[in-house]
Amino acid sequence: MNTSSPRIGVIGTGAIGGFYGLMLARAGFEVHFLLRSEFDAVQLNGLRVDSAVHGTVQMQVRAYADATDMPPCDWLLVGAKTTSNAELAPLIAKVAAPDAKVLLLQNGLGVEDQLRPLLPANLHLLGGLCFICVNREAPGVIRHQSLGAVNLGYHSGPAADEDSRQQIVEAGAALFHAAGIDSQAMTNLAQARWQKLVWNVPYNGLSVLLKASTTPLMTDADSRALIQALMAEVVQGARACGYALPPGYAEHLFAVTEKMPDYWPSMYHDFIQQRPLELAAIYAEPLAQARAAGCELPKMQALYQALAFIDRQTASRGKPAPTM
Ligand SMILES: NC(=O)C1=CN([C@@H]2O[C@H](COP(=O)(O)OP(=O)(O)OC[C@H]3O[C@@H](n4cnc5c(N)ncnc54)[C@H](OP(=O)(O)O)[C@@H]3O)[C@@H](O)[C@H]2O)C=CC1
Ligand SMILES: CC(C)(CO)C(=O)C(=O)O
Repeated sequence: MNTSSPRIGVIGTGAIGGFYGLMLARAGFEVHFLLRSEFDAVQLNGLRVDSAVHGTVQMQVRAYADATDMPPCDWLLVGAKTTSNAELAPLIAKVAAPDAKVLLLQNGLGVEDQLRPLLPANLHLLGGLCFICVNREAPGVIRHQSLGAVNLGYHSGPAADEDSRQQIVEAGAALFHAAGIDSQAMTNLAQARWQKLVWNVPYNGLSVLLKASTTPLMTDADSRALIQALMAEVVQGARACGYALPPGYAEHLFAVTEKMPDYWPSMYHDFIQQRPLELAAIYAEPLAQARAAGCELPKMQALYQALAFIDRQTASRGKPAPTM
């Protein structure tokens, strides 16, 4: 591996992959972007981020429609939705340099556990929790509304001991720092993933179910109460699984959301675009882990069941009607 200037690959160049990849490219890193539906537009016009924090950033980038054309990369940032991980595993393995670090920039729980058996054992697997509001506005154009931090933790791989794991996580955080992005090296990835769920469980699901962005959700007394109750359940689930979240964490996220610009969570964009919802990672897995620890989370379970119905309706619309 090239330690002085690692080569970075972005697998899934959507809102998250496009934003962080472009910021790293702007900082001078060699970044290679794997695209699918937006390849032609990005090949022609490059990537653009319209950011309320960094202004407009536009650059021609190294774009690929086929992973086999990409050079071996030392760091692979996976910016696809968790629902695509299994299909992406062979592509990740192809693009990875020996000893590469694969970083899942995704929400949810259990995503590394699901991908690990599909990756070669020589690859390091890390998780990244992104505290950011970004969405795709047009092909190759990303809107960045606020925040930006990405917190990293080690999941599994050839690192022999805790010190070498932490060194890898700190090297990852240093890449983001060099690109002007706030980033912390976390010692406990599972705990960090539970913490992030305190936001995603209420807002992602309710945005789809109630067809409401954060401002109306934070204005109405009933939706506020529901958000607080769901947040409390996630904290309870985390505790049952052995992760005591910092005191006042849910209240802190609630207060942060009050100050955020009006925001449609990424699950709402998936719903509108008729894409699969990230229900396994954001709802099913935490519910299953909490239940295995003897903890039922009834409001979250009801939200999950309603979303699962919506997700199945969307999937069946994409299929030919059954013959009588
Ligand atoms: N958006 C946000 O503000 C935040 C998102 N997150 C999390 O980050 C993750 C990514 O979300 P987000 O960036 O919003 O998602 P997007 O839908 O914007 O991006 C996903 C990208 O992955 C690409 N992709 C999927 N499958 C493949 C494939 N087989 N080959 C090539 N490209 C592929 C998609 O291509 P195509 O265009 O063809 O579909 C798309 O460009 C999710 O887990 C989300 O929950 C976390 C914090 C904030
Ligand atoms: C909580 C938020 C909006 C920003 O931290 C986010 O990261 C998400 O949409 O998943």
